Amino acid sequence: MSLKQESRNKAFEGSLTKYSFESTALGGLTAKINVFLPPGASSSHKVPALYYLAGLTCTEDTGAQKGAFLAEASKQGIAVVFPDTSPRGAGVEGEDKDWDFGTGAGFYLTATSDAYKKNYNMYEHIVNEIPKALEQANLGIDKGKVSIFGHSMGGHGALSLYLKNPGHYRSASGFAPIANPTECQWGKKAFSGYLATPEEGKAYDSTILLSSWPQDRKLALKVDYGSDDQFYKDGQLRPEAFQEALSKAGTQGEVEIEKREGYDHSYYFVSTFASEHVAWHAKFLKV
Ligand SMILES: N[C@@H](CCC(=O)N[C@@H](CS)C(=O)NCC(=O)O)C(=O)O
Repeated sequence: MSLKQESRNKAFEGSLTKYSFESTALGGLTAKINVFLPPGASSSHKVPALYYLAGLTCTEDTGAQKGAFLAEASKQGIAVVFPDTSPRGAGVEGEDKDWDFGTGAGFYLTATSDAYKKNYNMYEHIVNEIPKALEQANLGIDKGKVSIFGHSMGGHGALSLYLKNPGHYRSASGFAPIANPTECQWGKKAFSGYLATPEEGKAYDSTILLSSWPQDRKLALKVDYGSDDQFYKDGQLRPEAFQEALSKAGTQGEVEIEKREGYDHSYYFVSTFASEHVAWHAKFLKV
């Protein structure tokens, strides 16, 4: 599994490089990732990494181009890894029919339904495969210092991957995350298509996962959402359910959930709070 460099751009005194590689997790399809390295990162000076998971209809380019994360990442000396949002070209019938399912909508899970299980394994791709590929390439990323954040479907990915793997990620944050997917239309559609039984979706629902977080481990979670976000108003995000589950779980740690007045679901919202999120993660990544 070797990385092939597709392009490289200097940015904020560091570099943004697009790589492709043959992904075993995605059934042998070609996967693409963007990797931002801050100035000075090298095999003899390894830096922490923040994974950014994008939302429905997005690619590995969306966060890199529109997220406004790179200036703060450069300042903090943190790498940012931008994976894609689904496998591309699996050839499953119906995967390109809707914008909220199939291509561009992998939901960061391990598919178990017959049609999707060969390729739709974004969970394995993000949690294990990409870190391994980056380690093999010896780019200067410290595999022991990793955090994760994301937007919308990617916010669901960030929170659920963090909660499913206590100790693996140091912190997780979401911009308008789909925080309770078993109870919203996007999540129900994804889980009924990708999973053999929709019941299995509970294992990817951050609101449900909170109750199994070990009591002796501190949480590091941050969530922002906009009061004028149409998808929030439509009940797709459900941050209140997440907040209620947090209070019930009673788990200690650093948790910030904020409703941002007047903001919508777009990258104007994401980029407004981008630096704040990167700086927040830096506190956990740089100790
Ligand atoms: N295409 C959808 C909207 C999808 C959407 O808003 N996707 C969000 C993530 S859930 C996004 O980030 N889109 C890309 C962008 O804004 O650049 C629609 O027609 O309503």
